[in-house]
Amino acid sequence: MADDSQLLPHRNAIDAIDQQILQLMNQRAQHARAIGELKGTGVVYRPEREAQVLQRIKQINTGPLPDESVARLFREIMSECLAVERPLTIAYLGPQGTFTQLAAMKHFGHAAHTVACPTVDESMRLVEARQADYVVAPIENSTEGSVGRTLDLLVNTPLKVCGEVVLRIHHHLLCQHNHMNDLQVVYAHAQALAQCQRWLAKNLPENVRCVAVSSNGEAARLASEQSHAAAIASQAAAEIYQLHKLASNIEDEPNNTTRFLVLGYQDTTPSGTGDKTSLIVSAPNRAGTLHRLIAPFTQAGISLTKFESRPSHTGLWEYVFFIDIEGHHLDANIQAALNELRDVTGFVKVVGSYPMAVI
Ligand SMILES: C=C(O[C@@H]1C=C(C(=O)O)C=C[C@H]1O)C(=O)O
Repeated sequence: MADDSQLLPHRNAIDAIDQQILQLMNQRAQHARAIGELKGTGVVYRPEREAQVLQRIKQINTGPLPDESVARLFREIMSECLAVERPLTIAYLGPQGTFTQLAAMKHFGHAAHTVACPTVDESMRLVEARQADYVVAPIENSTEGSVGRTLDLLVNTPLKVCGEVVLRIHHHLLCQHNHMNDLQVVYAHAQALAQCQRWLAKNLPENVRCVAVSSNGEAARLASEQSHAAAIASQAAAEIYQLHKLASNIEDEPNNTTRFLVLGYQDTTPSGTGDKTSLIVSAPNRAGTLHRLIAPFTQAGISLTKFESRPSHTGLWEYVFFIDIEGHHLDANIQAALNELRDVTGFVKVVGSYPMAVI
């Protein structure tokens, strides 16, 4: 083992570097404060600029720290700098410990103030009523597909999508005890039950019931109150509700990932780092409709990253289509495609253009 005299020169160097990092971070915060003063009462959070900063950091990084690590560090530095301008309030599906809260922290950093809401509806309403700045809402999971309720809420909300978050989802079986004896019920969000169904079928004793609740955070909260209950939830929930991990990583698909949208009263300008646009389109139920919806994008060489239909809730067997495309709605080719689309369909809503997730 190295003796302390060998470590000392490196530790002295680290102390000197830390002092420089500290000074530089505070200088950075002073610039952010000056920018905040110039913005006045306007919007302080600029997702396109944040995407540019993170993308650039990854590009100029020479290591040995990995690109993902430096991006995470700068994510937190930006979060603190933004809080110097004005701290943000982010509404999310709670209670504490949900994957939606983790997604909010991943996107806005830990200086943002998160507000737990009982439902996704309530979290959107809070922002619509301007009681919070932004909402983070789950939109689709790689194993289980779309979150129908969030899609439905997008149809009528006046909010715009201004960002996306992609989060790797690991589910754990959590309980007050470190064994399954006396286990009667497993609580989880319906999406989590579906993402773990093969594991549950194979490993749960036969008499144990699975009960869907409003969120995984709520499942963990219930398991912390009921001695015969377990929950499927995150590592964060295990820590918050002080539960034992009976089994780790019980999701059926090894790449189980959820995509979340960030919404607020804000249009985002093109980032230059790769943008996406989310659209909602309705069309009459006639032969050739699908073809006519897609043709303007195909002709303009615009790639579709999502195409999903949902009942329109206005007539039986009528649908609305949720379409994500690559590019910004201000791009000339997308404007042309949207104009063409408006000629063939009754309803086209641009729910927002936003930078693709960088971290
Ligand atoms: C400093 C600014 O405000 C915020 C903070 C940023 C940062 O710390 O780099 C970037 C974008 C904004 O969300 C800015 O608009 O440039």
